[in-house]
Amino acid sequence: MQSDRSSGQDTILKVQDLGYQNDGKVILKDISFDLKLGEHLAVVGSSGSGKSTLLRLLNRLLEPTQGRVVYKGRDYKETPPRELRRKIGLILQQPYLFPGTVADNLRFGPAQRQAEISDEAIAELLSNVDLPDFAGRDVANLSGGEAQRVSIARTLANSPEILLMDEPTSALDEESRLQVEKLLCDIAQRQKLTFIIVTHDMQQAGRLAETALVLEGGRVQQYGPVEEIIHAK
Ligand SMILES: Nc1ncnc2c1ncn2[C@@H]1O[C@H](COP(=O)(O)OP(=O)(O)OP(=O)(O)O)[C@@H](O)[C@H]1O
Repeated sequence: MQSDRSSGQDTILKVQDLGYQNDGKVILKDISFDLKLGEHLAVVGSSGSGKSTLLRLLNRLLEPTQGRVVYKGRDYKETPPRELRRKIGLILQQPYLFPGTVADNLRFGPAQRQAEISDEAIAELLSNVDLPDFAGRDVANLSGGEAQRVSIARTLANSPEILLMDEPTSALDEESRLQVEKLLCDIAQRQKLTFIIVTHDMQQAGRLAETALVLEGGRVQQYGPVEEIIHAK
């Protein structure tokens, strides 16, 4: 995906020497990178290298044991966790939807903060994920690709400033995977969304991101323009 890294965009997220230990085991150590507004960063690395842990630290589902994260110029701990998780939304590999209709799922996030979302806004969110006329559908009857697109729409209903995605297409078949990828590209360009995507697939990283961070054993092994990292592999 094209981006404009040379135009002096603002840094939205600054990750400084971030680390996480659990029960004396070092899971992540000395992770540092800057995320610019509108940037798309892929986090790649072998299984167990710490990719999911990094995403969980970035929206405070886990608390770092080392370093800090600066979100829009302030330590992210100054933002209440629920608000932070709205602004830094997380999409998981397996979409988790609440029982009910697609519209019920989209209304849930805004309702948590006493905000209402209109039928027109729901229709627009669904059209953004290529699911027009799905508002009244029971989520129990959705395909995996449709469910993942609803979960993307649900996250976008919270108007996040950064989207964190943990292998969002790895549970999908090839056709749905490409559909969701295309959708992410379209939304990112249309809404100038900043995102971090964890993926096992270096080719997918090349299609979706401009920068890549390679984790190995909980440490940064490489960090730079995605094409340089693909060629080095
Ligand atoms: N809360 C925890 N307590 C102890 N160990 C953990 C915890 N969370 C993760 N781990 C371990 O930390 C390491 C990194 O896990 P993580 O899930 O972040 O890796 P990953 O790169 O996302 O892996 P995968 O690609 O298989 O999803 C693994 O060895 C995992 O077993």
